[in-house]
Amino acid sequence: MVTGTWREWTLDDASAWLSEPGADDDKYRRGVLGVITGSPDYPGAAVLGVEAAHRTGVGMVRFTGPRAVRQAVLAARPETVAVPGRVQAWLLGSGMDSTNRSFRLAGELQHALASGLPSVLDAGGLDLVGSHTGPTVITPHRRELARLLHDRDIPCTVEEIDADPAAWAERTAQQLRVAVLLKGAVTHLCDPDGTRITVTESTHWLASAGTGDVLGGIIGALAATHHERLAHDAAAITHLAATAALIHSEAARRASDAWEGGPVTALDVAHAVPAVVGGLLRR
Ligand SMILES: NC(=O)C1=CN([C@@H]2O[C@H](COP(=O)(O)OP(=O)(O)OC[C@H]3O[C@@H](n4cnc5c(N)ncnc54)[C@H](O)[C@@H]3O)[C@@H](O)[C@H]2O)[C@@H](O)CC1
Ligand SMILES: Nc1ncnc2c1ncn2[C@@H]1O[C@H](COP(=O)(O)OP(=O)(O)O)[C@@H](O)[C@H]1O
Repeated sequence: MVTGTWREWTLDDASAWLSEPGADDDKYRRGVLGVITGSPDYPGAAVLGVEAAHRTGVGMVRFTGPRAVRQAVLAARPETVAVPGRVQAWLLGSGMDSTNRSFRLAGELQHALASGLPSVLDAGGLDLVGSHTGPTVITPHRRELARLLHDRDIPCTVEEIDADPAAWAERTAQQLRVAVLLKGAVTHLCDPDGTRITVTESTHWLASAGTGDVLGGIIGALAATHHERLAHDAAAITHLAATAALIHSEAARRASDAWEGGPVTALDVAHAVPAVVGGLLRR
């Protein structure tokens, strides 16, 4: 397959998409991220995404989920609001199993996707692409993308994606009419409008459980804080997702540097996010 030209997202690019809150801001004006993630099997995914969203800077995070997951999220981040209410962007699917979805959860996810608000669809929410109505980015890794395409009658194997991730990301964006962030050592982002961006990850220590859940939280926070822009410029979701991927990569670099280049955990990456955002704002 032949693809167009891809360009590497830079720190200056990312910096241009970030801004500090102003004197007129309050928590609602800055943006509220609604989060439907995690499950009794994977509560950690919800904790990690919520942690990362708070660390990226957002007006409020609303988390409504099963009681046990909610308790874990609130224990880690008591700032989180656990009652339903108005939101300006959604993070959906991390830590969920699409083959084991209750009637109630299916309804909540469909309601979120029908809202016309910006959405990040991850992991166990990927199968819902197509029912989105707002600016949406899907965030599969290679196995998830192969499964998604197979389920849409597009024959594809993990090996084929490994051989040409750029082409498969682009084909997915065109055929599913959605912005795509395909995770890997090089992350590929593209959309049906022809935007093509790479983020070369700073460290291979990122290949560990939960770092993708952290990335979802960072994208969600940027989508929420940019909800006004996204309301009239849906294509901005791709640039915001690229900015999030770069923040995530830089946070992993910082976290590893703190241990002399040693291993990082997903939570370490989330904890390093504020310093990265601060550095980008000072550029
Ligand atoms: N702390 C947490 O709660 C975490 C939750 N996670 C969630 O876990 C769910 C599954 O995500 P995955 O990324 O694992 O999904 P994958 O599609 O990569 O894998 C699905 C299953 O296939 C098996 N598998 C695939 N490749 C394998 C290999 N090379 N060796 C051994 N087993 C292999 C594993 O049993 C795995 O559970 C998602 O909902 C995700 O969000 C993960 O993000 C990891 C952290
Ligand atoms: N070999 C690698 N080198 C660098 N970064 C990687 C590598 N493999 C995966 N990553 C990055 O790590 C993260 C893993 O996300 P994901 O696979 O969703 O993990 P999880 O589901 O456990 O949260 C992504 O940001 C991806 O780009």
